[in-house]
Amino acid sequence: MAASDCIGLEDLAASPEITLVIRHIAHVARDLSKRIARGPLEGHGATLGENSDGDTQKALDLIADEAFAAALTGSPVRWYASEEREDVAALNPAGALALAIDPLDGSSNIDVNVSIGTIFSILPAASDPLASFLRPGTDQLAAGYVIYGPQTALVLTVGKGTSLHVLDPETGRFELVTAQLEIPAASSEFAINVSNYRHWGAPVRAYIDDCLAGDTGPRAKNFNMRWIASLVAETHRIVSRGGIFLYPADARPGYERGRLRHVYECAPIALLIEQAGGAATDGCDRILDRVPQSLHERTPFVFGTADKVHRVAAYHDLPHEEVAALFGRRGLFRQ
Ligand SMILES: O=P(O)(O)OC[C@H]1O[C@](O)(COP(=O)(O)O)[C@@H](O)[C@@H]1O
Ligand SMILES: [Mg+2]
Ligand SMILES: [Mg+2]
Repeated sequence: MAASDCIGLEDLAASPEITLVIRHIAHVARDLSKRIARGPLEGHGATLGENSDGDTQKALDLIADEAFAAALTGSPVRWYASEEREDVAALNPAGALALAIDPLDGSSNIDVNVSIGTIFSILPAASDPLASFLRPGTDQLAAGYVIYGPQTALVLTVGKGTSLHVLDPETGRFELVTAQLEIPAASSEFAINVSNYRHWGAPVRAYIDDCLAGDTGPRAKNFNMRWIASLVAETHRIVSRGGIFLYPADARPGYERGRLRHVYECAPIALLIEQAGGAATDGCDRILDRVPQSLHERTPFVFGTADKVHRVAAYHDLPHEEVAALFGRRGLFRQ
């Protein structure tokens, strides 16, 4: 099947160049989902080495990166930036677009048959490769992720809402399921890697303490916790049923700015989340307003239902005595 047939994007109202790039991504994702579904039969879970950021690289990380770069060569993508490559690659000197991609997100989950994904961001190409990516997330022309789970789905925005397309394995086509996703407001779920509790700063500890205190604490209600360690899977849960995700900065060496990468993880997820009615910050400030200084730069990341995300920011503004207070005594958020 040709790339042009694997997803119908006629109603997207995007430029022909952007539509073409999304079709190429969907086409590669469709093939990748088959390889991922074969799991150990493909033998791609093996660890190969480390990428420029010191993260473990699996065979499938590199296969995915090469498949996306190959499919987009000669497309309107001029510059290609990937988690798996230290530098920006030049794909087409005449292209008007720049693509940033995490070809396989959550790849530590490949071996254990848990959902993984692909995250991408489409920007206008500048003449300088780095300048194409080191700009605010509000400059993104489109963003999306593919989740490879029980279903393979593409969640997409071109800045006019966020849509959900599910791959029909029978036909090999992504079909539109929801034209406008709305993050549900009512959810009591939070997602954070609590094993890092002792390394967090006081505001994040205070926020999580108050969630854990449940109906005996200042929030006066019980919460549920999730942690899949796969950003795409966490995002998909939040766009489906609400809640909040936090990967804050912490005191471990190398985690001074959290773990997740701004350009090809946080900026595209932030755009998708805002376009679905949610909010995304670095704990305090809006992610989409940040201008990254380098391609693989990390940022603390908090996103989800807007009022929850704004509440986290409010904990950062609390006076020291309030943040440091035992949860039972913290008065400001008592309901
Ligand atoms: O192992 P930790 O510290 O909980 O981090 C998990 C996070 O790291 C990631 O796996 C990073 O993505 P990659 O797998 O692309 O490096 C996220 O998907 C996930 O949210
Ligand atoms: Mg990732
Ligand atoms: Mg990755």
